[in-house]
Amino acid sequence: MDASEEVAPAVQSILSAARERGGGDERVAVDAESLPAAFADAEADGRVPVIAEVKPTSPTTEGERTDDPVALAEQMVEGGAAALSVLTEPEHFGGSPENLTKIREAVDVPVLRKDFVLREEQLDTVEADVVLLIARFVGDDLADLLAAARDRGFQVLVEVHDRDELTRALDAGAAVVGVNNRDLTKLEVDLATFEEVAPAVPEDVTLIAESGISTPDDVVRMREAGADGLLVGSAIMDGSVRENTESLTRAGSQVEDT
Ligand SMILES: O=C(O)c1ccccc1NCC(=O)[C@H](O)[C@H](O)COP(=O)(O)O
Repeated sequence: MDASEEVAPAVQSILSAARERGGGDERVAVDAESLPAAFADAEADGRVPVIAEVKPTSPTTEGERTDDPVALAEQMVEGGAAALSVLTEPEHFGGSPENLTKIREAVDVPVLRKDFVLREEQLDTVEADVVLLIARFVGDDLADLLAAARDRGFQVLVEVHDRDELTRALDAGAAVVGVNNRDLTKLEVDLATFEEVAPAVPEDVTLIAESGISTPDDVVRMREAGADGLLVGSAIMDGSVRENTESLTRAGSQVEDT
């Protein structure tokens, strides 16, 4: 699928860079930590299942966070994150596969590789517990890439933005679906996106709300709309990572406690 003409210039640039990137020299074989089990553990512990994202920068972020990514990841886990997402995209997000490897060695929660994978060999860049496939960008290759990722042992988060993409994800066999509240045509965020798509997601699919979740109220809103888990980057990376994570993983508990 050539989506380059339909998306924001920053995303066109991200896709051009992704097309140029190669893959690993050898096929990876992953022994993955279960994401649904990590969500269940968080719930049992009274925490909202949050995937906290190590996101040094992005096209919509001012500046770059240059702290040690492993230290940031450990603070996220201390703050109650059920899982982590680690940017491996270098040109626009300041990430790297090396960051992911070091973080995965240091923590005991599942780690999602956040990147713009377009071709099978790019799955072999680095081991992770979960890999992201963006329905819009992989187009008709979604089912083949999903199978190729599972053959390597990855769990797969299939990202969608509307009900048509959700249908394609489900037809391809997605078991974990993320609804991205960020519209990649304009880079605008609207939490109503999740509320529109979520009712069409079957019960047995693990459903994740992605992007634009900033406050405990946003967490409660996404949970009420059906999110099993939340993927949060910017709001956690801005300031004290441990405190920010804690305030989101504890969202709603004050209401329940009273
Ligand atoms: O975050 C961006 O600026 C961005 C720009 C262009 C394409 C993708 C982008 N983000 C990818 C993501 O999926 C987010 O990092 C993730 O959902 C967390 O979002 P947020 O909590 O809003 O940082």
